[in-house]
Amino acid sequence: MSKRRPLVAGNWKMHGVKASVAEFGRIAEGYDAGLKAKVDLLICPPATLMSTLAVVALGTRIGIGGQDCHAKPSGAYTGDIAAEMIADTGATAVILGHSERRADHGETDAMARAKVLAAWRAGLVAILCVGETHAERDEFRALDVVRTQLAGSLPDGATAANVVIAYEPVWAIGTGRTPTIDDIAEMHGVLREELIARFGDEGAGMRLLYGGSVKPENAGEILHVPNVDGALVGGASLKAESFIAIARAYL
Ligand SMILES: O=C[C@H](O)COP(=O)(O)O
Repeated sequence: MSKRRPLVAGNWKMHGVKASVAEFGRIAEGYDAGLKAKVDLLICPPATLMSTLAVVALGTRIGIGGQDCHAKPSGAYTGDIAAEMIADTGATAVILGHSERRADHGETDAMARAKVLAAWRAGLVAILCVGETHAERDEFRALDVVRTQLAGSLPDGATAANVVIAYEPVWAIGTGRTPTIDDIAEMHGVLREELIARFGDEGAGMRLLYGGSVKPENAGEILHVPNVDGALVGGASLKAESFIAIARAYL
């Protein structure tokens, strides 16, 4: 039995307005005692909803997280949000290095690394994303690309408590396509080896999430792959019914 407690995290991306608080309420309703005994839940709403949901989430045992942060604690950075501000809302985690940030905002491994340090400075758990493009997989470079991303974006000082790694193949995000179970097992096995080589027992205890078109229909299979300790869910986290159905794969 793994001592790693599973985590199912929902990334709402740029979806959600005040009315979405009701959907969060339905997620909380679905998080029954049986699920609470087996799996952690986290919702990462848009920044505009973080404070509200952090209050609504009190007593539900559902964590709230951000989707990105700036590396600096404050300053003249219009439109950006500091890790300290995320922590100030009551959130406890932040997604960093997501492929949409890397592709749309030119984020490099070095930038993701600086943001992970910022998250730790603010006392947040960093959910660090890595993953290859389709071209990189076709060229049989997926393992190397992901190893390089991990090495470049995960700082020394990572522990089982302050970091979660999310493997998200870019080509599987929002496409309905997923890698084979063997490919997921291989990648998560490689990530685990890298983490143990670098961090020893802490690396053995770090949670490794799979992300990319996770749905109720495939969760049962994916979430039971060795070294898959949960999921980072995009589209299917927007509806309580599908998000809870994914988490129920652990029952
Ligand atoms: O952060 C979440 C991922 O990008 C997965 O998104 P998706 O479940 O819509 O494919």
